[in-house]
Amino acid sequence: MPALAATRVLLLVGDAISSGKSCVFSRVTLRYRRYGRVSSENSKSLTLKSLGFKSEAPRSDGANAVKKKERVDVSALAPFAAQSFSELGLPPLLVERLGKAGYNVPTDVQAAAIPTILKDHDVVIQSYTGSGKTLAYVLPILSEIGPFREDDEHRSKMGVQAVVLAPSRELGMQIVREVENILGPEDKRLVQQLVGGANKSRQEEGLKKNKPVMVVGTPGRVAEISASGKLQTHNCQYLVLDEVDELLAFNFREDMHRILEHAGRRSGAGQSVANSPKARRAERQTIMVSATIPFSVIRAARSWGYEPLLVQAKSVVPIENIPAPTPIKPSEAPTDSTSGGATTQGQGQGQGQSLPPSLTHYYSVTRLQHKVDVLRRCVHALDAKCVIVFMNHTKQLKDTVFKLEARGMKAAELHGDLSKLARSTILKKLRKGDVRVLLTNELSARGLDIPECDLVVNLELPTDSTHYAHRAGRTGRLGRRGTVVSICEESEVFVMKKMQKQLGVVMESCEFAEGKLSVNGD
Ligand SMILES: Nc1ncnc2c1ncn2[C@@H]1O[C@H](COP(=O)(O)OP(=O)(O)OP(=O)(O)O)[C@@H](O)[C@H]1O
Repeated sequence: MPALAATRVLLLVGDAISSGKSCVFSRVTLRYRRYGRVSSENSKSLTLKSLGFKSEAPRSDGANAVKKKERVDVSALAPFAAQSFSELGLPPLLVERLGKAGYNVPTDVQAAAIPTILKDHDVVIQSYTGSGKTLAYVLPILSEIGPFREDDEHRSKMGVQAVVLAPSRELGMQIVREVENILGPEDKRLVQQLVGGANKSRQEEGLKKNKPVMVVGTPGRVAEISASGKLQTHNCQYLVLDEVDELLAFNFREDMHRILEHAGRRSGAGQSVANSPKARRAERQTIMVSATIPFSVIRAARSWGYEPLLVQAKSVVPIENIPAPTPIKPSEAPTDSTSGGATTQGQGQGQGQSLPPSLTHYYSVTRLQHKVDVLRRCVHALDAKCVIVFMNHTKQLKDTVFKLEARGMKAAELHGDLSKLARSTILKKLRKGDVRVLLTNELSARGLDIPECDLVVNLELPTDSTHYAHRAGRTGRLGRRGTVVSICEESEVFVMKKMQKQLGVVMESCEFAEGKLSVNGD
């Protein structure tokens, strides 16, 4: 669904906000005036060279499809081996706050993304699950619009200056918590959550009373409040699409359209071309983020961004140089159940980049009626303390919770039928260890950060390798070890083999007997 649906949305939304040069100059002029860096160069086209990027020597192994002049060495701007946040150009006050919050060394993707965003580029950030992508965009944004600058230039600015969108309430709230943590108790009112399912009037009151500089929400609620006139996004400098491939799916189409149309469309700016979608897009910096970037996102970035860059853990590449995916041979064509495309296809990169290397993958074959029993044996054999089990159907999910509880295992369910409060209470219990096994569906597959999770189980297989990657990524976060076990029927083994190939990871066949995991030989 995501890749195909996203393509459809792009036709509807992307085309309406298509690329062009006339807007580009107003955008460049505006941004560089803001920083006072460029004067006479404003009228020239912005090039990577003019920003200090250098070309890098080509790789002799030919493994990388991107040619010599197309690769970018950002060592001057993005110290990939940065040992501290202060090396990345963040304000000292923010670095101090990060230290207090326990963040001392940037992750690879942060070291690449922070200086690049600070340089005002539109970016697509792609890096594996649990690699710290949230702070990779939150920190450069806060360093511009937050309370961390020593000059007062920006404090006087009114209104929302950053809109962050996430596809689920849980992910939205998680991002808010992360931003609040950085802002600290005195300034946490500067971020406002606008997620669906929560009290709308209270959110509107918060906007009025607290005058936040950043809002984080789900597309439906953000679009709704924006349409009512209670959220002004015209002055917004940053638009972040977290889990962008999901946000471009068909179900978000209308809300996304509205937000993309309005965010950063300064009133009074570019009147002469006011009806041009290009002019409307010109005023904001667009940041797209996901562990899985299908080519439809690359196309969207080209449409909506100005000279956008693809930022990965150790590379920054101009998006215009990323070739379209090569046609897939019929023998390799994905079936309905494995129509993946988990990272940027066409770059010569495997989809393995969407999964952390610290994960171990297994699958265990059994009959349908024995699946719950195998799940129980699997949890015991691996002595897992915090388990997330994915299923596709809510009814079966509820039955499984009942069966596990009946066998003395503390289990709980999390799905869309529950209220926002019930959902957050369950997640709190899981984090505290009051619940050992969480049975859930796709709702929890994206972005959910529960560092304690040491085992992910697919009790029903995901629909494709992209969904596998996000589900699997709930464990093994930020360098921790994690195990992923898929419990499947004999007739589904070919799906496992296909996903294994598409994701570029080893998935071993195993069994659970006498309290132990044993790997089956070939
Ligand atoms: N520099 C850092 N030092 C220590 N911890 C960090 C650092 N950066 C991020 N973290 C922590 O790492 C965890 C994972 O980060 P985050 O949720 O941003 O990952 P992600 O790449 O967005 O994952 P996903 O693709 O699943 O959404 C979080 O608990 C976050 O607080």
